[in-house]
Amino acid sequence: MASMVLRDVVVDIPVYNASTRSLKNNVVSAATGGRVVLGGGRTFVRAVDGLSLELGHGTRLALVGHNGAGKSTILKVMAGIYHPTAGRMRSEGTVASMFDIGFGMDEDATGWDNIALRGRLLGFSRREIAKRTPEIAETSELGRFLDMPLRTYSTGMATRLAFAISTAIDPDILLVDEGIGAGDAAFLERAKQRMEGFVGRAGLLVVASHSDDLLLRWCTTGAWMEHGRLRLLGPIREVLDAYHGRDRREAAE
Ligand SMILES: Nc1ncnc2c1ncn2[C@@H]1O[C@H](COP(=O)(O)OP(=O)(O)OP(=O)(O)O)[C@@H](O)[C@H]1O
Repeated sequence: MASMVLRDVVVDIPVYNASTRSLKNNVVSAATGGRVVLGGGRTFVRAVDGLSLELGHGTRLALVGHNGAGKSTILKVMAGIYHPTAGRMRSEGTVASMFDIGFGMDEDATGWDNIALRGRLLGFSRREIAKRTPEIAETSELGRFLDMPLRTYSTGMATRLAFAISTAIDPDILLVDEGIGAGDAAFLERAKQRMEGFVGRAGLLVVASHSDDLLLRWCTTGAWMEHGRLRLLGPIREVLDAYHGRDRREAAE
């Protein structure tokens, strides 16, 4: 069973070469981004500010909010890539993230070798990799290019391979950041179908996106983030309405 608990999570990201003078002028006025904090001769962005969430099996959560609201940072905490500066994150179940799909791939290795390499990183046994390799190869549609080193692939080709490998597992917890950019139109259509199945099988899903269509299709609950803080948690439709209602009010002011 998948579950995830965040308690008072704070993520501060230090900034080493910011102009302190201009930052001081921007601290209060910025409409986007996390809160810029100046203190003790240090400058940092408080990307997540005291977030608590309890997500049980079956949760399909959408993270919504303005640019820099903290959505991607939260996903990185959930994936274990970032450690909270304060607070705690605990999760149960295997986690797969769809925002670092090219991570762990080797430019000098062939497509086949990269399937094995990335498969190992995703936690597959050698036997599982061997079982899934034909399906991964077929999804990638790379044909003879799988015999060639990754450095000879175009960006879209490398993304196809990474996508085919990443969606070959069935994780308990799936974390998705929007815009996986899988390449040309025909592949995108097939990628969409494969992604739907992948999303449907996950026990717990968290998606960060600016696309209402996507969020309404995949998610049931919404979390509206603002300057790193949770502003509203509730049914997805209500959260999107409240979020856009605020946008409209701000535009009218
Ligand atoms: N590597 C970094 N160095 C400094 N600040 C960072 C870094 N990564 C994120 N931030 C800051 O953390 C805050 C939250 O960023 P994050 O990427 O989580 O926002 P987001 O909600 O995903 O935004 P978007 O919708 O634009 O993708 C922003 O103010 C951003 O400037």
